[in-house]
Amino acid sequence: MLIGISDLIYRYHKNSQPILDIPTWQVEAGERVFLHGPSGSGKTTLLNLLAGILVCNQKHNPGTLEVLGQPLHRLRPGQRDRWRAQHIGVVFQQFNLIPYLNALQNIQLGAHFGKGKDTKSHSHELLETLGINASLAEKKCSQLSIGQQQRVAIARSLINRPELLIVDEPTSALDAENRAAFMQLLLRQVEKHNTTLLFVSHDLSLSEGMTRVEALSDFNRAGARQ
Ligand SMILES: Nc1ncnc2c1ncn2[C@@H]1O[C@H](COP(=O)(O)OP(=O)(O)OP(=O)(O)O)[C@@H](O)[C@H]1O
Repeated sequence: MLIGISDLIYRYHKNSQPILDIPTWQVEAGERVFLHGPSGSGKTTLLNLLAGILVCNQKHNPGTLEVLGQPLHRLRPGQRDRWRAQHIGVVFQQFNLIPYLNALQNIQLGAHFGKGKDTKSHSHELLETLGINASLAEKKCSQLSIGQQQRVAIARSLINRPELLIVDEPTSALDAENRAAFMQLLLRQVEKHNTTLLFVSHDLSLSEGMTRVEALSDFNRAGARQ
């Protein structure tokens, strides 16, 4: 099992209503899961917990959340950041690229925190596969188009060959044609490396090619109360 959740309750403040109340949820290795739900239903919160960006304080937010068998709350913050860099790739809604660094430098920065294996040739290869040629790779990211920045963000998320790739709706700024091209590139990469994918969006038209399509409210009891 790649992701295992049981009896997870998450609230941002100790006296507030839970955003997530998940009795059980699992993802097996190799699945490509498309998770949808309305704005504000807790999708990003769940992704941040799975990436160890948010953690469950066991006193107020009990339950178990394991990725690759590792309960993330048991790691100290620095250990968690290293663990994430080695096992999980994340593409954020806003990409989070460093604007004054070029594509290659952004990717190398991601590689620095990871497993550190033959990253230079792998960076070039990934960028090439994702349609970023050598001259584009040397431009500052702030000078790239949104579609190009998105491809750099995918390359960065894959540089450490993560077992799990988490993608948080990064297509909203794109037109339909570019959205479809982005999805094709993404799926080709995860299939090639047999990466488990968790893709979150409200746009169900992006779910083609996924192995499981699920609404957060199907397994989140807090969603039923909202
Ligand atoms: N840091 C925070 N502190 C307190 N409440 C928060 C925080 N971040 C999010 N929330 C609240 O948690 C709920 C779920 O937010 P979340 O961002 O997880 O939803 P979402 O489904 O990803 O929405 P969207 O599709 O609009 O991105 C919302 O009601 C939001 O206001």
